[in-house]
Amino acid sequence: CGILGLLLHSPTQDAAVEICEGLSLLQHRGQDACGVVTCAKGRFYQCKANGMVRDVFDKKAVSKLIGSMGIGHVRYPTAGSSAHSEAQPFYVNSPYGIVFAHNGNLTNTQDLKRFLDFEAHRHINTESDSELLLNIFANNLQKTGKFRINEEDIFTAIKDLMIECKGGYACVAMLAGFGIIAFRDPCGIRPVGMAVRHTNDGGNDYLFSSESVVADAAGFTEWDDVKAGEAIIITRTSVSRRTLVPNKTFAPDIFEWVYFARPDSVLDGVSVYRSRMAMGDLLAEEVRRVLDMKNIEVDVVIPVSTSQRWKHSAYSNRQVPDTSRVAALNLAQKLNLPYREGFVKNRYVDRTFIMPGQQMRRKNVRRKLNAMALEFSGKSVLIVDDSIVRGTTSKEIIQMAKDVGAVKVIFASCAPPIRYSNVYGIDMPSRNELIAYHRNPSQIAEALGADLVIYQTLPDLVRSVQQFNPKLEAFDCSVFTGEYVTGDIDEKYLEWVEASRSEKARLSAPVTEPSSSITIPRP
Ligand SMILES: O=S(=O)(O)CCN1CCN(CCS(=O)(=O)O)CC1
Repeated sequence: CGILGLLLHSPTQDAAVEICEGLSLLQHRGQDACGVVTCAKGRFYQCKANGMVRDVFDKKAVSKLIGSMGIGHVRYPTAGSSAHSEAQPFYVNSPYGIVFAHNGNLTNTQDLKRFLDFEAHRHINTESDSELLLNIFANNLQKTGKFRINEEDIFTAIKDLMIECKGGYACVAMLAGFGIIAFRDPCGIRPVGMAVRHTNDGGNDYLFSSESVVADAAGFTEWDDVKAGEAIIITRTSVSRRTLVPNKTFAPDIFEWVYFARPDSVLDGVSVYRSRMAMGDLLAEEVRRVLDMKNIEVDVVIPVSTSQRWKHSAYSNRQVPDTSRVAALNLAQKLNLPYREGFVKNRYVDRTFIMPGQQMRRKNVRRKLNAMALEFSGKSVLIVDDSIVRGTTSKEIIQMAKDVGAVKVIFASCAPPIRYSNVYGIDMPSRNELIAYHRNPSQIAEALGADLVIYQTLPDLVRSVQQFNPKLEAFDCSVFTGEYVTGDIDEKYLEWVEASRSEKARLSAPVTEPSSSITIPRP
């Protein structure tokens, strides 16, 4: 998911148009639903629905969203269902009127639900963990019992939330008539940052966003990441920020750089684009090592860009420089091999990877991509993609290459083998649907129909990001290692994740999470 917050200096200016423009630049982070809430004179104005930003927010819808501050969200289906009720931002009237948008996933939702029900008597109406987060925040704010609150009360409420809520979360919130707030989980797993725009009457507009690209496009500067465990409160008259819980391990999710974020964004001081070039450089060394060892020749390097995540984003009118292209070009240059765009993307076909069921996904790949015999026939080709997850798309792509005459197909992945569930907000299938689960690279090659599969090593993947900001000491690499940085994930929880994510479950009602032994620590 993508989150956004905007507070304009001039109270007479409306923020909605810029919030919608910003959301369209975050469209790649969620195409399932989107929503905006603005605030004018203490009242909220809301519009949210399933669909793409450009479809939900037509002129009429935007014109009703008055007010000079607001928040926005684009949603991407994780554990919850994709019904209307899941669209964000969420709203609670008490205390003070709060709206809230969240990117990430909580890993102790069962405990939180029970706490909110039995102790806080707050009814939760959806399966979304974002609604839980909001109600924990509201419940903590309620404890002040004050008629009007200040920054201190908000910091205290968020600090307690960070102790009670486990998992990955980047959030923006807005308090009616007060201001906007952003905060990031104690491990900093999901991204969010802020930027400022100096107005010509000497004031400042402020922006919160999942990615810096929104700031660049809207003329904001001084982009600065919200730190792990930090909260930032912006009102019309003040900006206050504070790290609320001791920095456990700052471990941003490395998948943001592998393919989730936009190449033109900078996350935690690292250009996504530069890191993908480095992934290509480092993967080239691994490819060279393996090809020499197996005495295999390669004639040409060909990238794959299978996803249509970019179709409705600002890139749609030109080729998206997505991971596989950026990395493949560097890899080809490093190996002194020709780089060819042998797969042509049909821009006007629905998104494959969100299609329900494998069959649709399989068939759909061929409608989306076409392999030009010119570049494959009679050749030993090295195909590069950002990662291999289920293997369904990759298998079809390899078959297409063979159908147009490739004599040898080597498949290279910019990411290591994915063997574990992602529990922090990037939607991965359950473990047994991951092609690398219980398989070694040669078994994976066989399953994909490739002559050889070459993976980026984990140290090289980490290096491709860390080299640009040595202050980043750790990343969430749980999908590769099974080590979950929040330290509270056990086998029981992973089984629940599988149950709620397996193909059949995805198409039916959500599954309730097992109650874990953890009880909410009384703050
Ligand atoms: O950045 S983009 O969104 O354009 C590409 C996203 N990327 C494409 C490749 N798939 C794995 C396909 S498969 O190996 O599971 O078949 C992971 C996601």
